This record gives sequence, structure tokens and C-alpha cells, in this order.
Amino acid sequence: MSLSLQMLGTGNAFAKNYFNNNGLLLADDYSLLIDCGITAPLAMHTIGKSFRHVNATLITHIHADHVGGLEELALTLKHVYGKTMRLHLPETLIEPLWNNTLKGGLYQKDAVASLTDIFEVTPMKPGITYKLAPSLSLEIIRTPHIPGKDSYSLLINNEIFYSADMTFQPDLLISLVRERGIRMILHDCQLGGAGVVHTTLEELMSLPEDVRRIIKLMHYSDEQPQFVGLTGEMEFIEQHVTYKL
Ligand SMILES: O=c1ccn([C@@H]2O[C@@H]3COP(=O)(O)O[C@H]3[C@H]2O)c(=O)[nH]1
Ligand SMILES: [Zn+2]
Ligand SMILES: [Zn+2]
Repeated sequence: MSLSLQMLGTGNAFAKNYFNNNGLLLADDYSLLIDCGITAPLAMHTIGKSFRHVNATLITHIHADHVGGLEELALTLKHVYGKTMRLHLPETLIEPLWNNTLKGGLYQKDAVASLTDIFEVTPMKPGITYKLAPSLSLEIIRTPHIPGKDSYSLLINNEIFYSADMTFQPDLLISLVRERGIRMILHDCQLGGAGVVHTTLEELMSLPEDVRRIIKLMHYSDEQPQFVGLTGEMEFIEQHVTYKL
């Protein structure tokens, strides 16, 4: 069994030197795109890959750096390649993703009137393990981000935690490591300022050593080069590099 991750981007919503924090998870020959932000189509082109070779896409929450590329993805697949994408997403995101984000661009009278008319939708609920492929299972965990906006982190193969954008949740992180035996945490990381809607580097640095040493940092700002060497045991993930998980 081989599991690897190649981030299309590792930047935060406003980064200009990094693409949006979207990941390509590869489990043997099955590939899952985790989030599809505004920059995802260009990032895919940059790394020489095409959406038509991706098996499915999963959405963590509705912000443009996580869903802004879905219109281009759907239209390209449908009109250029005659395909549809399977979309795994938390069931509470289905209605707002269509009505508040995609309907304007994708609605077509008598043809496309809902998310299921343009994607193969698989709704997900927290606490259930979904087998996406022989060597890939996923669970979603609702984690706080923006008041009133649902956001879901991921548990990959019951051993890797992939944070959506989230505020600092030390108890969750500690229990994932000490009670569920999680061996790797990929976490969003705001490098400066107060962590109003994200987790800050300072907050992550306050975690116990056994948790810190399995954390990899992503979703960071253009100031990232100034922080290399200042993150303790936690290393930055770099976009486009393929990591064996
Ligand atoms: O109360 C708020 C709401 C939003 N924001 C910014 O908008 C961005 C949206 O994408 P993101 O979730 O990757 O990051 C968010 C933040 O950078 C914020 O700073 N405070
Ligand atoms: Zn984001
Ligand atoms: Zn967000």
C-alpha cells in the first residue's frame, strides 16, 4: 500500500507566492483532490496534471481558496472531456455550495439545476468511515473556523489528521495523538497575529512535544521564508513536492 501527498499549493487565502492550500492525495493508483480553490486549475497545469485523471474531489468548507476552482473543473470536464467528477462532501455543505457559490456559474435551464446535475455527489457525515478506494478510508471531523460556517477536517486511514482551516483545538489534537494513535498531523498555520479564524504558529508551538513532532505546517502566508528554522520540530510542507505519508 502506498500513500502520498502532493500539495497543489500551500498558501493561505491571500498568498501570491503560493497556490491555494489544496492537496492531491494518492493511494496506490487512486487520486483524491482535497479542496479545489481559485488557483487549483493553474496549479494542476503547472505540475503537468489534469482534473480528468483525478478520481474524486473532497471539499472541506466553502471559502474561495477551497472551492473557487470547482466551476472551471466541472465545465472543463463536461464540455472538453465529457466526464463528471465525483464530489465527496459533508452533507451540510451541499446546499450552500450550490446556492451560494456554484449556481451562478453552472446553472443551465433544463440541464443543470442542482449540484447532483453536474457532479457525482457523495454526502458525508462526521463519525462515519468512508472507504473511497481499497487503500484509502476517510472520516470527517467538524472543526471550528468561521462562526456560522461549517468546516470539516479529515482523518485519513485512521492515522493522519488533515486540518481544514480551523482555530486552535489543543484538546482535539492531543486526544488524536494519545488516544487514537494518529501518527501525522497536517495543520493550517497562521504565521503572525491573533488566531481569530485560524491556528497560529505560536499556538502550535505551545503543544506538548509528542504532538508537535508529528505536525507538518501548511496554509501559510508569503512571509513563510522568514520563519524557516523558527518552527521547532514542526516542518513546513512545500507545494508540488510529493511526500510519502
Ligand atoms: O473573520 C474573519 C474571516 C475571514 N478572514 C480572512 O479571510 C480568509 C478566507 O479564507 P481563509 O479561511 O483561508 O482565511 C481567511 C482569513 O484570512 C479573517 O481574517 N477573519
Ligand atoms: Zn483557506
Ligand atoms: Zn477558510
